[in-house]
Amino acid sequence: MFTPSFLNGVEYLKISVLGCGRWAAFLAWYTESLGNQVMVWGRETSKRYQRLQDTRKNDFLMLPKQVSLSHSLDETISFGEIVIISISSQSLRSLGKQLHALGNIENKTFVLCMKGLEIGTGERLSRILLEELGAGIKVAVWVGPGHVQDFIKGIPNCMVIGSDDIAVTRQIVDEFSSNLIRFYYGTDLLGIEIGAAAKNVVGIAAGMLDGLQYTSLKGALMARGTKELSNLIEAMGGDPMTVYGLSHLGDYEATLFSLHSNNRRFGEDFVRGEVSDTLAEGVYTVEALMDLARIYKIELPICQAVYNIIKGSQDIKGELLSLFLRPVKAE
Ligand SMILES: NC(=O)C1=CN([C@@H]2O[C@H](COP(=O)(O)OP(=O)(O)OC[C@H]3O[C@@H](n4cnc5c(N)ncnc54)[C@H](OP(=O)(O)O)[C@@H]3O)[C@@H](O)[C@H]2O)C=CC1
Ligand SMILES: O=C(CO)COP(=O)(O)O
Repeated sequence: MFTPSFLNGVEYLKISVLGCGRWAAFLAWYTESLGNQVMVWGRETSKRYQRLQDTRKNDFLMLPKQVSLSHSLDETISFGEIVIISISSQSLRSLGKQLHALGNIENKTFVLCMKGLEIGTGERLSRILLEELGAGIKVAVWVGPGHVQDFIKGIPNCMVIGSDDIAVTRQIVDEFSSNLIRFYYGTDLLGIEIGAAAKNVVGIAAGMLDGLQYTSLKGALMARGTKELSNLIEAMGGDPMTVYGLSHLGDYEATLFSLHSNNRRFGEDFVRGEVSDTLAEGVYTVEALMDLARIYKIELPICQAVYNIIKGSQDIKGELLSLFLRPVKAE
């Protein structure tokens, strides 16, 4: 396995990783390989946690023995000065409530490594954490393209860190930059979070095109997907150009084309009548995007088509093709 090396030479840190799935385990592996002390939390009943504890392995990597594992949230939250969270997005609010009840969250920096929006509110993940933990906490998001399968082979990528506080953004970028991951400073947190979540919905659409053998329409999907999300971000008060950066367009290869993408695979399996059993965040995000479309009175045709199909439209091909055969209009 490749060993990344640290770029900046700042002091080593204690890091808590909340979550023990595909991405959380990678984040533990990665941050430990930069020389930090890392503790991973998983629920005691979690099969993923039990496997890591028994074998230190998952389907993708082996955790070094220096990474400690705990099923005590209290112990893990007390451990780190930086708290990385990577769980399924719809569960963030309940985890936030647990953390608030435990206390001991002052002076910590929270880094959300997840891509989603809350069903029912359309709320962004950083705002959910602030709502649950209090406005005084420091919170950043770490998103952009990257699959564990590529990283552990030493294939580098570029990612983005965003926060409402540039000092926090800079701190995280400095701590985690390496020859494996080059980070960019994100300045539009709203645009980054909406874009990162919504790329999974476009990924599902891409998988559906693959499943129908309409892969050549992915170019049009990319052009129209970015435009539709750019309109939404602008309506919400963000920068319409942010979707063209790493959080959204920059993640299209990893999601619309990569065989490693859970969201792309979900779409492909869905149109073939098969069920994929891995977490495809876009399935939930698309519902939240429908909430945002209503609130901001904006059309999201691609997201709407994915929503209709997942909710049982009988005309899958018609829903998708109608996106690209709409009346002629200026691009
Ligand atoms: N490039 C990037 O930035 C990438 C980002 N991601 C993002 O990371 C996030 C996690 O994805 P991934 O690791 O693939 O998903 P997995 O399904 O592999 O892991 C999800 C984890 O969430 C945990 N979880 C679910 N509900 C709760 C809860 N109520 N309380 C505590 N833990 C909970 C699960 O715990 P349990 O084991 O107990 O079920 C599991 O460990 C997603 O938002 C995804 O979009 C993923 C890959 C790459
Ligand atoms: O975010 C990711 C790649 O950047 C992971 O995408 P999937 O969840 O679709 O596998």
